[in-house]
Amino acid sequence: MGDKIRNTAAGLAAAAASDIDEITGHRRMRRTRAADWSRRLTRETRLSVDDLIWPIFVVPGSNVLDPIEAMPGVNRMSVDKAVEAAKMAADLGIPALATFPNVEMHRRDQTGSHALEPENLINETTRAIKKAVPNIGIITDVALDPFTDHGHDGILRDGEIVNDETVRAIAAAAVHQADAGADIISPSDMMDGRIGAIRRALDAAGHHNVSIMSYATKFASACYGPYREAIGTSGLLKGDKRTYYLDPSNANEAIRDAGLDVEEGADMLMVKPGLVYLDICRALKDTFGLPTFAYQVSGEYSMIKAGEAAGYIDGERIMMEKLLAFKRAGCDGVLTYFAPEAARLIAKGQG
Ligand SMILES: NCC(=O)CCC(=O)O
Repeated sequence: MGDKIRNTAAGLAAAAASDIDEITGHRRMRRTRAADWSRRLTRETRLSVDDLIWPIFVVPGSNVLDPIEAMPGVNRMSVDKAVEAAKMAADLGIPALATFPNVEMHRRDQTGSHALEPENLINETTRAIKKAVPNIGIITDVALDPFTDHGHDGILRDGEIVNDETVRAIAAAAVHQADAGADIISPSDMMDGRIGAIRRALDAAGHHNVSIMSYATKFASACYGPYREAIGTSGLLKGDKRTYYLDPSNANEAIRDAGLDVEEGADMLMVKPGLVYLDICRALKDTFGLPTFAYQVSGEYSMIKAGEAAGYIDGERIMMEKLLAFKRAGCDGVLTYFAPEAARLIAKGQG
């Protein structure tokens, strides 16, 4: 009787297996997923510390670590603290920092003129970090928004952000940034023709080896709110940036715009924000083949931190999964406020 049941059960199991084999044709996707060793062996995409760029915020003063309320765990730092942060980042193996200044309100004006001062905060930061930590890459943002009293990325005249005058200003600011030691100039303003103008200005000043990472496709996104608190522009901005940032609906236009940057001499491209625009990451990589980066922006950071603080999500796992998604979408690296956290996890083998 027992044998009979066993035979019947074995027979049913064999019949079921052969049914499934008939359906799958013996192709079993789960074989390689079955064990940790084979999952590791067949992994297609990996996140490494070499993929991380850490954006940091600098303020005037010394010994300042000023928490940014909307970005838990992120501080505005005075230059001395930024130097300490750069040392820590270098020790973690992070290849590069991207620096963003929050200057005093009395230095902001209609044209962002303080951006053109050789001794301004962003250039002071570059000089100090390059002196103390020469082997970390410095990427400087060359938009005017931290320096304008209206929070726009360009010069405002009669209600319009004027393109060509802005381009001339940021090309001049880029030369000062390169003079201070910036390795990569990263224009985030989305004015037309800025990449070519910056390239010509850098070359004329002898900075042939300074690269340009274009914020090639920067979308008019709702994800920048916490950043505006971080650099002190949220209370200043009148209107919005839709006359110069890309419309979130437009992928073809984004690719055409990035193509102009490539023609004008961009060395690297960036997509911003990141996660909502993974299709653009893939398209830029496949179309141009340049080193391509995603900026996981402040809102993307803060949403993970808020979800974690509320107990709704596992923040660490989501952070790593999202960073990996940029790599899978074709990016060579990610600008992320999580860089130190992610680097520590990767070092522990949890990446
Ligand atoms: N030009 C740099 C940014 O606009 C960053 C935006 C963000 O992190 O939200």
